[in-house]
Amino acid sequence: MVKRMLHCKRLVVKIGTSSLIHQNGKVNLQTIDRLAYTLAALTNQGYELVLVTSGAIGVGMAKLGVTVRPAEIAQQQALAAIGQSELMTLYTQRFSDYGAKIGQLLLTHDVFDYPQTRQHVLDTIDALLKRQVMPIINENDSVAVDELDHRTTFGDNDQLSALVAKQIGADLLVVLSDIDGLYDRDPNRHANAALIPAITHVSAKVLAGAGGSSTRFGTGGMVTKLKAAQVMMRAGKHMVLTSGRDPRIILRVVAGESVGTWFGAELEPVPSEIHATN
Ligand SMILES: Nc1ncnc2c1ncn2[C@@H]1O[C@H](COP(=O)(O)OP(=O)(O)O)[C@@H](O)[C@H]1O
Ligand SMILES: N[C@@H](CCC(=O)OP(=O)(O)O)C(=O)O
Repeated sequence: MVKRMLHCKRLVVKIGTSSLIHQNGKVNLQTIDRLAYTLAALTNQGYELVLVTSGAIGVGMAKLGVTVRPAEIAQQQALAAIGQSELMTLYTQRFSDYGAKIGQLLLTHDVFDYPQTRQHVLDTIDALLKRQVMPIINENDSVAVDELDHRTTFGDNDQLSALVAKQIGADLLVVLSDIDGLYDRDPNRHANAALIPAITHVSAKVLAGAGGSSTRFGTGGMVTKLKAAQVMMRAGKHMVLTSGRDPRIILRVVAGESVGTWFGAELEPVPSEIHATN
């Protein structure tokens, strides 16, 4: 089944830690390179892109050779502080290889709770996009932990990406994960799980089939991805959940191909010239 985006101009792409870090704990340079290539190519085609990236803690662990994620919050925050700058260095190198410019925003939840700070962030994102600079966003892990009431944390980048996408009026959120879509039950635990190619409503049955993360690096699992999808669908927008193994798959998503799981109302095909690719 082929679906096509109508007037798809603004896109948010979210990539999870498990797509950025190999099973052996090393940074997946090929994925970062292909992500930079893809987003730079789409920027040149006129799309406005925002990248929400996880990976600060994972890259920090890789940098220090830490193999087990520490339980202590201060240790995780320290790893995030190390990994975030390393991650941005990698992105800066790869994006500049493709002639693309990037800027970093580290956010906490309370930024969106207050109209004034929310407006400042939205104005910053707008100003970056007007200059054809791609905002790269992560949670500000080194300050965002509030152990008492979690008021300042997003908890995960799936929901952060949906919130950002909604606030900036993005037409589409593409979530790149270690799994190629939503299944009727966790495919890492059930061999006969079946991929759901499209979904217009997150039913109780779908929610019941969604589990947590089964990887060493992922945090949200499918539950937070479904919450993100609900945010987009309630705003009348769309989300695609697909594999981050090769981020060039985003080119197929924006070309209207049916990959992964499409969340949102089904759309009529539109003339191909709107989606010209090169
Ligand atoms: N119904 C489901 N369909 C697909 N994946 C599921 C489902 N329920 C749980 N999962 C788990 O969610 C994982 C993806 O989430 P996560 O590990 O947090 O990845 P990421 O780091 O990309 O955010 C999958 O690897 C899978 O084990
Ligand atoms: N902000 C954290 C990642 C949080 C998160 O949601 O991770 P993931 O489930 O891999 O998308 C970091 O950069 O390590």
